[in-house]
Amino acid sequence: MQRAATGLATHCLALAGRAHGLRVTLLVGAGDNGGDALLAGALLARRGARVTAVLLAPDRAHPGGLAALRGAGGRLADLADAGLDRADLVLDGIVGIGGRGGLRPAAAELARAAAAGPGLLVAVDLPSGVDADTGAVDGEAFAAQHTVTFGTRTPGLVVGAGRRHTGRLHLVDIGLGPHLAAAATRQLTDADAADRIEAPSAASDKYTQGVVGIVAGSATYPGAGVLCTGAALHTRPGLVRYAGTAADGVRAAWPEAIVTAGRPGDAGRVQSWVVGPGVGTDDEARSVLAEVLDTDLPVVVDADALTMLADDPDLVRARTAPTVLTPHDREFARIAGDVGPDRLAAARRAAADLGCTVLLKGSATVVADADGSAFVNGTGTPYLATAGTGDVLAGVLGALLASAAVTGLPAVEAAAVAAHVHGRAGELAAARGPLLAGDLVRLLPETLHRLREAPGPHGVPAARGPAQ
Ligand SMILES: NC(=O)C1=CN([C@@H]2O[C@H](COP(=O)(O)OP(=O)(O)OC[C@H]3O[C@@H](n4cnc5c(N)ncnc54)[C@H](OP(=O)(O)O)[C@@H]3O)[C@@H](O)[C@H]2O)[C@@H](O)CC1
Ligand SMILES: Nc1ncnc2c1ncn2[C@@H]1O[C@H](COP(=O)(O)OP(=O)(O)O)[C@@H](O)[C@H]1O
Ligand SMILES: [K+]
Repeated sequence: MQRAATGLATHCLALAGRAHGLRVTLLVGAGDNGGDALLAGALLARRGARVTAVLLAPDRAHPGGLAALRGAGGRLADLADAGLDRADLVLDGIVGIGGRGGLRPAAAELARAAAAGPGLLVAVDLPSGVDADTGAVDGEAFAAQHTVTFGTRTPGLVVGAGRRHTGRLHLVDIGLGPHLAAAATRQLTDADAADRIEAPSAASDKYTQGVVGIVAGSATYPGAGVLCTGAALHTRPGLVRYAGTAADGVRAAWPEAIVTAGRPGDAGRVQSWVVGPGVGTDDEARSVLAEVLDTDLPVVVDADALTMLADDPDLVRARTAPTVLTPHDREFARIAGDVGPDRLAAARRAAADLGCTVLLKGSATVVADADGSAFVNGTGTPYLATAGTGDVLAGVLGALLASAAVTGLPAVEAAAVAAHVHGRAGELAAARGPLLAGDLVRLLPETLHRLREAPGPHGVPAARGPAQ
């Protein structure tokens, strides 16, 4: 705890810019989260801050933390005299990962008063009121501008409403080890993603890295075909085939692709299919979807294909090859009912029901497999909320699934890697302002290069160029 408190105090000092004369209010619950706040408050008081602690459960406040604060000259105050209207800094130690259910009334009132006051709002470990496992907020929660968290990123900090209450996230290493990696829900690092993207070797040819087939776009929406095919090409499997009614546009944009205006069966052999972006939902589109799902190959089902699937979900239940569904919230609602506040549970539920991998898109994308294993994506930018970026994601994922058919990477991991890469491409594209979906396509090779250069667990790049 001392390590956590020291890290917390150090971050507070950096955020506030000074300690001397700083007016700090600690909101303290009865658990260790309150203890962390008290210990950090004591450290700030020793540096000259004027620290006031408000105890929600005075009889049960962390004894060591209380003694430390008193010893450092901090004072206690009633709820009514919390000083939130004049604090420079508010530390939320009401409740951390031990919280259950919505904030209780007294705690909710403090959270509200803190938000109305002038102080910088810093949550200890997790904004109080946010469910650590799911990010769901039942009622009110502390609206942190910064969250200093210990050891690892709990899913609740990066997904659902929790993400909006977390503000900027600061990680303090307290030597817990990667406990997310051991839990059922994981988050990939750059090195994890790079490890899962096979580079071509001296023995490779264009067929041995996985060939992806794209069924996307139409006369009405040719752009979806162009973006999806471009994304697959730039993720660099050996070969990309295209079959569909946007053939002319795709051919003109990407001479590297092998294009047919016919049906999927006319395209030639592939190791994975992407079906859906911009294909429409007419009878022809339905029959093409059925043809693709009838293969024994991995399939990404996106966009219009999801809408059509809603009418006949047994089409995917019957499959034995990997199927990855990539809905946003409205598409999800069509196939599996409302997402609700617990996005991970919703994705897991749909995955188990349909026997698929579900990649639920959003500001924090989650990926769940039928067996309950899940990933929370940690990359991306709100600038990705622009038309066509989903088509790009589908193309990246199709390419990764085609190579997964060769390398044996599980579909759920391919989906998590695709979301990670897509988010990093978005961050790169948005570095200089708003992005267009086409920017992502162009920046995919640079994104992949950067991932491969990212430090791995031992400080060396995760992957060093093509294997020899
Ligand atoms: N784990 C580790 O390795 C490390 C953990 N560390 C720290 O410990 C924290 C976890 O501590 P914890 O387990 O003591 O639980 P915690 O979050 O303080 O909650 C318990 C208190 O909350 C209350 N409460 C519950 N629900 C509530 C609600 N809805 N609304 C209002 N109150 C509610 C509950 O009340 P009760 O139900 O008992 O009346 C009880 O008072 C963790 O987040 C991190 O800061 C670090 O120091 C480093 C290593
Ligand atoms: N606010 C946001 N922050 C981060 N990423 C977002 C946000 N909104 C959308 N995205 C991402 O942008 C993409 C949008 O996909 P989608 O809705 O299918 O768009 P389209 O159908 O126009 O291609 C998804 O990858 C999604 O996760
Ligand atoms: K907290």
